[in-house]
Amino acid sequence: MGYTANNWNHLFKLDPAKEISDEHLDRICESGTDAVIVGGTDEVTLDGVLDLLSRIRRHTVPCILELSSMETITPGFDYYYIPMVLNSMEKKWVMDLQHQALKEYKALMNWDETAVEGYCILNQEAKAFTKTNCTVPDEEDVLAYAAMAENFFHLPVFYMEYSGTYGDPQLVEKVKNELHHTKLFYGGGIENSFQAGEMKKHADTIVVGNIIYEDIKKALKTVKAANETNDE
Ligand SMILES: CC(C)=CCC/C(C)=C/CC/C(C)=C/CC/C(C)=C/CC/C(C)=C/CC/C(C)=C/CC/C(C)=C/COP(=O)(O)OP(=O)(O)O
Ligand SMILES: O=P(O)(O)OC[C@@H](O)CO
Ligand SMILES: [Mg+2]
Repeated sequence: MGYTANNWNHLFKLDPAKEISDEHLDRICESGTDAVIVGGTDEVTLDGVLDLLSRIRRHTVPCILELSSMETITPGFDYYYIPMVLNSMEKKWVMDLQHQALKEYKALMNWDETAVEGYCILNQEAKAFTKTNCTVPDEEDVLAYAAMAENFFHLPVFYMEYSGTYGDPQLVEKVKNELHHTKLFYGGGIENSFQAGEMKKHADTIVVGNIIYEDIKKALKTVKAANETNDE
């Protein structure tokens, strides 16, 4: 596994389709977060991605591009995250787009800076759930997807994605107990220190997105909470 940055507690995810002021961006980059992800589901353009990249590059924080389309593949990031949506009903979102992209970019890729994420999308209201034609997984399904991510595909990351809503900490704990090598990412609806700590108790890494655009002060507090909470 070439994925070197695997001891991260906290990540911020910035959406290139949303506006953020320089002041807020600076505070995110200097917050003590382990890295900043650039990624989103809808209306993500190359211009939007490059704008964020150049602004984040004024800081030393590592910068990751999470790919959601062929159009936004671009050099210059420290790491690349490539989603596979395990609970999609269409093979396109599990491996066909990735296969297509590899035909074009394989020769340019550095696997040491690339991590494939096995996504399980649990919020049926999330844009990514609809876009990738997911089914709602029950507990048994989620645990089986986690086992599949680790033992079939040997993925570096299993991502419990509740984008836009706060998830179920007990399920996160159960999934964590299923994983021994694959890192568990939790993302969705984290809005305060308590929630950051509650999810970080079980997940290896928490990802904080939307609250950045709603309440920057609350967003910034999640960093300390994530770093003060030890895995159980
Ligand atoms: C020199 C050079 C060009 C270097 C780069 C080489 C490189 C790294 C090449 C990449 C090769 C490769 C295999 C690329 C894959 C490309 C691809 C199209 C993959 C498909 C990914 C996929 C399945 C996307 C589906 C949607 C999804 C899961 C998105 C993840 C992000 C997400 C869920 C964001 C949350 O959404 P948000 O918009 O915030 O939601 P809300 O608005 O509701 O909050
Ligand atoms: O935007 P929120 O709901 O914080 O979710 C974070 C991240 O998991 C989105 O991909
Ligand atoms: Mg979002």
